[in-house]
Amino acid sequence: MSVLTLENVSRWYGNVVAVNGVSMTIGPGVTGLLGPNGAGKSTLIHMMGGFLEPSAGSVTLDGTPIWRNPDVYRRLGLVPERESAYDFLTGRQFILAMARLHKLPDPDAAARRAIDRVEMEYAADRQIGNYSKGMKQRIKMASALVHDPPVLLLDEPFNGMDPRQRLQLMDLIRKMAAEGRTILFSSHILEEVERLAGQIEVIVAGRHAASGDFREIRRLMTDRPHRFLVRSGDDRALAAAIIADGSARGVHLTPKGLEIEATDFQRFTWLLPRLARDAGIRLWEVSPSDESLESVFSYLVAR
Ligand SMILES: Nc1ncnc2c1ncn2[C@@H]1O[C@H](COP(=O)(O)OP(=O)(O)OP(=O)(O)O)[C@@H](O)[C@H]1O
Repeated sequence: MSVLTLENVSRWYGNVVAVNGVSMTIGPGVTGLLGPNGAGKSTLIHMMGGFLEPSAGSVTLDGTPIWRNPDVYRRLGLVPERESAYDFLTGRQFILAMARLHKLPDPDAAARRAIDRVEMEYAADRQIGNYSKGMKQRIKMASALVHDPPVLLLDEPFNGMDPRQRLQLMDLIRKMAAEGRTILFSSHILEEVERLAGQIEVIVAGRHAASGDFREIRRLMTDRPHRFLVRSGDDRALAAAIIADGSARGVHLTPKGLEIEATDFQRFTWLLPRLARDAGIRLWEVSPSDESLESVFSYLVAR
């Protein structure tokens, strides 16, 4: 069993603090590292992959520090976010080169196995530069798998993929997890993480903001106060009805419409049309005014 442990890990670049006092444990199965752009996901993944030294704290695999430890590198595979710089090589040449770098006893057989694993045999002799986004992602995956590591780290693996490629990759990741691997992937899309990850770690502005299964994370994200902008046939009367009902924390009449802060998202969206109907008021528009992922995340960090 392979367990990654981060204890109070920080990483700064000059005076930019990219990761700030993060502690987490990542065990077998699929874990999703969720956070907005710039949250520090790549920095964390690079520290777990042994590519970057933590400025403070410790990152270990089964108790052994990862940084500058080639024995541990053999047990890790990392798929970086950026595209491969080896566009001039064929897929097979690239994977073979990786197998040789790892000094595997039979590089040809290992390369064949890895290419087979990601179902790229049919295109293995074409140049990487001519691959589609999904194919590039799969060949990168093969390069991380060539030494059959028990731990796989994937940085934004679904970026730029079409829905079919996304499903294929999800399938592959699930299969590899079912074999007992410890897999961590980063994403800024909650739905993606929900579909694949048993465990979710949320990172915002370099800090560990939340941890749990998708139900817990979804609940944290929907149980916060929600702001809506509502326009109706009679905003003033609707405001009075909402205040009388007591289902909102704040109601403000503005030139754009009613700004409402609801404490219970589900109850409010159920209740609002009924309140309007009972008061004989026509609803024109109900739009969430703080639904961006950034605001959801900032709510999580502020807790
Ligand atoms: N080499 C570097 N030098 C200086 N600052 C850096 C460097 N790498 C990352 N940063 C900064 O550290 C912070 C975290 O970056 P990081 O790439 O880890 O985030 P991320 O969550 O992976 O975001 P993205 O998905 O956009 O890559 C950002 O503010 C970024 O600008």
